[in-house]
Amino acid sequence: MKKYILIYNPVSGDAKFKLKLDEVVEYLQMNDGIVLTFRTRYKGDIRPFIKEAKEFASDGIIVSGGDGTVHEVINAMMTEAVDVPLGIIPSGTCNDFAGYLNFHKNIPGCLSAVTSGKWRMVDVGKVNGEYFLNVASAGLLTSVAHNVDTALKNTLGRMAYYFKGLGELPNFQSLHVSITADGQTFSENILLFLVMNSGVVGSFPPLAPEAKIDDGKLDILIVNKCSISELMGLFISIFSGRHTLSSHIRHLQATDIYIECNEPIESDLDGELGPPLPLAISTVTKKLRVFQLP
Ligand SMILES: Nc1ncnc2c1ncn2[C@@H]1O[C@H](COP(=O)(O)OP(=O)(O)OP(=O)(O)O)[C@@H](O)[C@H]1O
Repeated sequence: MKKYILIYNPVSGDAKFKLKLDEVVEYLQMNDGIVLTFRTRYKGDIRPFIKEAKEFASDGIIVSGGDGTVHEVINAMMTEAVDVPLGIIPSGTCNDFAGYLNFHKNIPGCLSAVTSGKWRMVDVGKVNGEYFLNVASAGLLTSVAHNVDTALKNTLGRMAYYFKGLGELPNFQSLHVSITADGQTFSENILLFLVMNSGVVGSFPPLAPEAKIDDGKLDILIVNKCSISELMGLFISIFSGRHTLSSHIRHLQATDIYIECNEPIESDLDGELGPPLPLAISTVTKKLRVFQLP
């Protein structure tokens, strides 16, 4: 019999995953598994649980939530040196990392990856001592995910992010940043930057189509200062995949990145509030095991 841990966030996305717990337990039992369940209650309660649960000696940790909950789980696993494969049942608002791996809101589909026992190694990003799985960012629109009210997210879903983002546009001032990527330094006036592992952010089509989660590199996308109408044009070009050709975009790949800004700004890691700049970012190559769809 295999032993699994299930960590679920009861308020992620439309807050309906909790109604499907019986389906999860039944699926695992039917496939020779038993599960220890943890319901998150507040930010920061996953790490103490993962520490306590070490003696359960699980064969895998399954997380149900959005990118923020997955973020907290992988940070707890890294910090507590828990090296078991991770399964994901997306139940958040965007679920960017899960979507990249083709995990959708289909419980038997996601659990079939877990019970197949097959996993792959993926890279993890590290920033100022904290880890991220999908994206580290700062600037325009990047604080939207961690500033939107939970009740609004539960009812409006992604639209809550988009409405909040639109409200930021008129008053946003550009940022003067200095970025060093694998030894190459440049200073620019920017609207935002994204340092991505999977290249999928905000439920948009891939922002860095060539990004891979196991290539040892992070993809940096910088949006330089431009007008609101030019920015709107950029958003539209994302849907045809032509945004990287724009003169307002700089795209590069690197393994070690240092980003500083002449004013105090906060970062966002996987949709959660991250450390303030400066950021020292690096790739931890093939650090995490993730259950793979058969
Ligand atoms: N019981 C709880 N009540 C309120 N907030 C919680 C609870 N458990 C966890 N949280 C908070 O939920 C946030 C994570 O939400 P999560 O990212 O999983 O969902 P989401 O924001 O809907 O999805 P996504 O990040 O994919 O857009 C974290 O900030 C965490 O602290």
